[in-house]
Amino acid sequence: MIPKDATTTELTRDVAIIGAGPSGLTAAYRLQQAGHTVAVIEARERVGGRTWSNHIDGAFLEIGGQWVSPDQTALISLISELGLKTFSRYRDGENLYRDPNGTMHRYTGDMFPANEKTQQEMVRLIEKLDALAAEIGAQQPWAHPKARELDTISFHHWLRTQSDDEEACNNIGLFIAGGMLTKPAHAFSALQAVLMAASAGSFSNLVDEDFILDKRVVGGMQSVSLALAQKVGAENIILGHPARVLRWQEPGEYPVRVEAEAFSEDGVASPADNVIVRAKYVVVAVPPNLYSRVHFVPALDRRQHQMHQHQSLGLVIKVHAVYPTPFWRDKGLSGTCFAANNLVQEIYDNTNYDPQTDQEESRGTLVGFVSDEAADKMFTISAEERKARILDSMAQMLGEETKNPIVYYESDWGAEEWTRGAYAASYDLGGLHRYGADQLTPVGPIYWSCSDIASDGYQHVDGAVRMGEKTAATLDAKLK
Ligand SMILES: Cc1cc2nc3c(=O)[nH]c(=O)nc-3n(C[C@H](O)[C@H](O)[C@H](O)COP(=O)(O)OP(=O)(O)OC[C@H]3O[C@@H](n4cnc5c(N)ncnc54)[C@H](O)[C@@H]3O)c2cc1C
Repeated sequence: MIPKDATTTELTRDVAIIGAGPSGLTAAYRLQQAGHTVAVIEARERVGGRTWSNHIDGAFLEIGGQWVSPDQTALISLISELGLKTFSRYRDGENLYRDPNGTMHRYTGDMFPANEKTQQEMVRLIEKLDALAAEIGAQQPWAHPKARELDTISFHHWLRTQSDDEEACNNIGLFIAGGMLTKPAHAFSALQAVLMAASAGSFSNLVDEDFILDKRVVGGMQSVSLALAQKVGAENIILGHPARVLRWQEPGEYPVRVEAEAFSEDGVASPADNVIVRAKYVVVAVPPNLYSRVHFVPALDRRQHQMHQHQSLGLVIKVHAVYPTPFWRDKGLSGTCFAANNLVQEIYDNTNYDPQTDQEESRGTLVGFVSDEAADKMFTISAEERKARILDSMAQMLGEETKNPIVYYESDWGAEEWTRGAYAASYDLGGLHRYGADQLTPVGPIYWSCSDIASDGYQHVDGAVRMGEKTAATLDAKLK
């Protein structure tokens, strides 16, 4: 127990919310709109969680989540409600595909220019996955009659039961493995892949980068959380205070007592500034891999303890490289590159829209991704060597100029104590059908809310918003 001394602040609210990411802040805002009082407790000294924009060496970078797709209607409505604007990703010109032999191909449209047989196989696999996503859906994939069968085979092996074309399997695998769950395709099940596809509307939507990476928020995705925080009010948001203890069976009208420690991100504890929030309900709006960082009193039950150990975040390095101009456009290239066998498997033009001048920045920005096992290897070498290897890999696709950015930065969410990976959590092999039905079950006054347990918008900011709204609606009904 965190000792209560003379200066510890004690707040009493209808709902305590742990985590000031998009999910926790959406829940807080909707609850307030419904007339309830809230306090949001956040470990970091900023809001936004896995969405975070910052200026690095003079360049504006979206270090975390950024893209919005047309199916993400909860997020799109919220953006407009908050008075924020979006802009389209640059997509003129030809894309590049590097085949397994290292040969570069220019192409347009959403089908990689592989040989005819591989293309046919890819189309067949996409149709198969679209059909499964439509049949199983994102709401209760664990309840489908095929759930166990699909959840006990890895996506890697499932693809190879469907096709003997290795290039087609690797290309299709990329969209879910490196591209979304950021785990090797042997580490998660075919059912988890189907959930990923269904949550985005279809597998075809994931394959179509013009759909899934459609728009960005002017000023960065973190603006959504910053705007929500402004609505909720600074007096109701406690930054730099990890929730350490959650008591949920206290006597009286307020069964919840959250004890939050004043503990800065650089490791300085200020015990005199500890905060205690007493509440009727609590929303735990942090990814499931962090639930066990909180000491629950009394302890959660066996099922919860087991379930949380089967959900883990993937790992990806989001690489930002800024150049004096978007030089690739002069070559008629969009900046979009795919190479399933490369260190950097995906690259996109990530040039910013400047809200001050209301036009695109003159500097060009590329963003690339190094996923799962390749990311593991990169973190065993020095920062200089890693940068050289990553830029080499990008230059293999976009040319020598790529090797000389004026700003270079790697988003490393695996090293962030209050996230521990990217982009979001997924179950290990067999976990989704075994535990999925219980992932949203409240425990007494404790409710769970984050993108990692969303159905529509799963793994995305949209899912975080949907979960925040759903949890707020449930608690509003209970509080009335
Ligand atoms: C590199 C990267 C790229 C991404 N790209 C996209 C994209 O392009 N589009 C998209 O839609 N999504 C993207 N995502 C995913 C998206 O950012 C997340 O799905 C979303 O931010 C999840 O929101 P959340 O509120 O559920 O959780 P989070 O954003 O993780 O917020 C949880 C909050 O809880 C806090 N917290 C944790 N433990 C405690 C504790 N004990 N006490 C108090 N506070 C605590 C954390 O500090 C954090 O602020 C990306 C993510 C990353 C990392």
